[in-house]
Amino acid sequence: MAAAEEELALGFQRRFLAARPLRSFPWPELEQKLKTSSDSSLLVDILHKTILHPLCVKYPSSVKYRRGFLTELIKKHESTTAEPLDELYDTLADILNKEESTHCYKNYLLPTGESVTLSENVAIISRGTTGLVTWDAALHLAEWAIENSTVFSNRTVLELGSGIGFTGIAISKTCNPKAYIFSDYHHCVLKQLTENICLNGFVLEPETTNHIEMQSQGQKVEVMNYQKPKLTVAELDWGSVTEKQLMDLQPDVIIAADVVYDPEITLALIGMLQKLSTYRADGKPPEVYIAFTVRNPDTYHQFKAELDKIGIGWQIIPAHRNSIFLYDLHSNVNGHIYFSVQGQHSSEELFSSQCSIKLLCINDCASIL
Ligand SMILES: C[S@@+](CC[C@H](N)C(=O)[O-])C[C@H]1O[C@@H](n2cnc3c(N)ncnc32)[C@H](O)[C@@H]1O
Repeated sequence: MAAAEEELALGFQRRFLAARPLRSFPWPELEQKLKTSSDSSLLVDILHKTILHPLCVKYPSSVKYRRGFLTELIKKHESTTAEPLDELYDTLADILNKEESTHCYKNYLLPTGESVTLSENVAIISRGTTGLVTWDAALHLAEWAIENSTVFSNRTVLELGSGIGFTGIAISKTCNPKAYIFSDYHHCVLKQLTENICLNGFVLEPETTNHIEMQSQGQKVEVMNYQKPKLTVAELDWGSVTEKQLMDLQPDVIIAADVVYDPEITLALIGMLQKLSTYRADGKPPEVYIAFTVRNPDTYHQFKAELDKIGIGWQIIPAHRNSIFLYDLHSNVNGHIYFSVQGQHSSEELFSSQCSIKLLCINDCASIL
């Protein structure tokens, strides 16, 4: 197969395994190639790199997604003069026999050749939480982390509002952190998060960890401590975090994705960042990186205003390439933003060290600022 066709098939593979929206696939390029080719080898190759790929066979995307993709592929085939391709119809028949489920898998390919496999909910909001799916900001943040891995290398990273774990698992597999603390406050999310961490080869071995800590307001479960990075899952509610929990954390770097979407939540998050800076044993504030999608400019402006009010500065960090996880830059109202907060307060004891805040804009955020 020609290199261009191989590249096109790999483009389908990367998007399909991660269940990216079907409209984001390079369909026009495929149509073009099919017009000029006399056989169906490209379509067969795409079928084997997607629905019949061993990762998808073991960890399948939703029935609806596979059916939609295959229907589109068959349409493309039928628009050519090539002989009918039994394998396409057999695969469709097989999928039509499958039952829909509330859960599906997504397989995100990493540049290292590894993958992150997640069990996700098919609905974007379920069980009263937004935390059971992976949001585009999580993909943004992971991609930025992979391109800036020195920020995480050999450091203790705390993730706030981890959801089901994509960013942290990707960072743990690619950026060599010393320790990674996933956290969230929703019980269903914490359960799914723990399962996903284990699904990705991080083994839950309570008997070897001798560190399962229960607290009245929070629960911290050590997932593994026999290999690097040391991964933990912490139950952490920004609104009711205890002094003891904060003292235990001591992160060098704090990250969060898609946690700025509701003014009330935002205030709790800022309070948490303030406290985390205060509780550093060495007095040095942690670096903070937050990725988010600006859905409502008012929420975004309010977030910055609240930061300004308490003396946490902020700064935009330039956009990075979007070539690994291929998130959709145009699916949301205004785009995606990353920013980094290194907190301090100019006069109070809260933040006695240097203040420097950075915002990382992925999309056209100049218009929002
Ligand atoms: C939109 S989801 C983002 C999940 C994940 N970071 C991602 O981008 O895919 C927001 C997450 O923040 C968590 N969250 C919201 N409020 C929280 C709070 N007060 N304390 C801890 N976590 C919170 C939710 O449980 C949810 O998992």
